[in-house]
Amino acid sequence: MRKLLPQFLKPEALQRYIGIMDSIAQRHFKAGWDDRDEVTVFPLAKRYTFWLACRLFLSIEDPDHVAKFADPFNALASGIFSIPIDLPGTSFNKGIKASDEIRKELLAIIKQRKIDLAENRASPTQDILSHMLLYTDEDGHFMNERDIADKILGLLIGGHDTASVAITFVMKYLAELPDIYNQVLQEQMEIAKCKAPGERLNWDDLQKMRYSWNVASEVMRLAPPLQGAFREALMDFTFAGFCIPKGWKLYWAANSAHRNPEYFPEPEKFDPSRFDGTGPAPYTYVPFGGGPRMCPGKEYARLEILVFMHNVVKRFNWEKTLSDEKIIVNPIRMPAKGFPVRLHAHK
Ligand code: HEM
Repeated sequence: MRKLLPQFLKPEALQRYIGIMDSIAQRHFKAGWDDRDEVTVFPLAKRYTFWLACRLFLSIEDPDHVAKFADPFNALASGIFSIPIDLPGTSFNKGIKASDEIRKELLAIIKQRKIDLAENRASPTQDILSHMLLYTDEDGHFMNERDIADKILGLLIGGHDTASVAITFVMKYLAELPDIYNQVLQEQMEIAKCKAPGERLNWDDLQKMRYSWNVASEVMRLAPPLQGAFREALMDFTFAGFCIPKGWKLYWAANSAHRNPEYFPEPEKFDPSRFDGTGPAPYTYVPFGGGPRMCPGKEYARLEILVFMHNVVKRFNWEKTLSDEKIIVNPIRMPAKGFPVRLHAHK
């Protein structure tokens, strides 16, 4: 998984998907945002990232087919973060059943795609599934169907709540910081003005979204979607005067790393310019982790967040409807009520 995934998710492989992301974003806004006065951001952001994943990983576009995945998928996501008691009715048990259901569906899709590729009804570059099916290792071996199903499942899980939470917090900070919102709007409108009617975003447009990405990066510094992860000590070592024996499990925490005043002066201040130039020192900024197990979906997430930001600021500004909505961590950090906002469409 570690060796293979970056191949499918590296910038060169993802470039051709930007136009598709933009057209799905437009459909998403038409269906869930346009003509509404109020929306709740988190469930809508989840729907957007899930539509994208279904299309870009598997070429599933039919809303009924997407819904067929979405329900068991939510059960699976809850099952992953639950007490592991496998008895009927527990979240864990429902999660296992849901993963069996999704895997069965994925295997059916994989079999059909193999036939479609052989009969030239599917394209080798249409999505990540086609890439995986045609990939051979250095000995010329193809990946087996079960492996591919598990990899796609891993991608769907890895990208499910994380990017939706990042989008939700981007909207929250933009609602609270009108100056920052205005600068994002200006950058995005300059890109929008250069497009012909109906023309989709492309790779060059995304490269121009420097300020917007600095803003999203600063949002993920202050509100990292994942709090951290575990590592195992491979040898005895000493850290800050503590002896850590080989084999111990350690937890690295993004939240405290991101608030270290040595690397982030005035850590509570929202300052996107921290990401200008080469940005923070290595391993001080870790929303996507670091080292060999770093998130393979980082570039994919960057694209989907920027395409979302472009589409939302181009259409609206917004204000919070709850002034004191609590932030919960369970285990992903998110606004307790999903961040309801009042929308104001641009004239
Ligand atoms: C803002 C969005 C995202 C954030 C903040 C995020 C964050 C992370 C973090 C912190 C890890 C653990 C890294 C480590 O242990 O060093 C991780 C792992 C992972 N992420 Fe992401 N992720 C995001 C989006 C995505 C997306 C969109 C995908 C799929 C396309 C994805 C797929 C994965 C996978 C498969 C792993 C496991 C890698 C492994 O265990 O080796 N992530 N992510």
